[in-house]
Amino acid sequence: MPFIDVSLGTGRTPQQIRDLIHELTEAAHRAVGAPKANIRVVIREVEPAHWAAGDVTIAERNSAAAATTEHSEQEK
Ligand SMILES: O=C(O)/C=C/C=C(\O)C(=O)O
Repeated sequence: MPFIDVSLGTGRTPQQIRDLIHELTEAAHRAVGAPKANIRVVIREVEPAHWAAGDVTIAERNSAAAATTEHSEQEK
């Protein structure tokens, strides 16, 4: 019984989450031939402030990227 557990940052639409579940189910079915009814998918949405890499949260990384983009736009 394939069990697919995905964590991703919040902010996706319900349709994007639904599409992700569908695509993951299809991919597992194609790749390993498991019956679709046996393929479990769990999507966990994590607040960007609650997820970090190298002591930098996703929220901080996103803010820094936005500031860089804003700065670049102002220089044009
Ligand atoms: O870099 C990470 O560890 C996680 C990144 C998560 C995203 O980019 C996302 O949910 O879009």
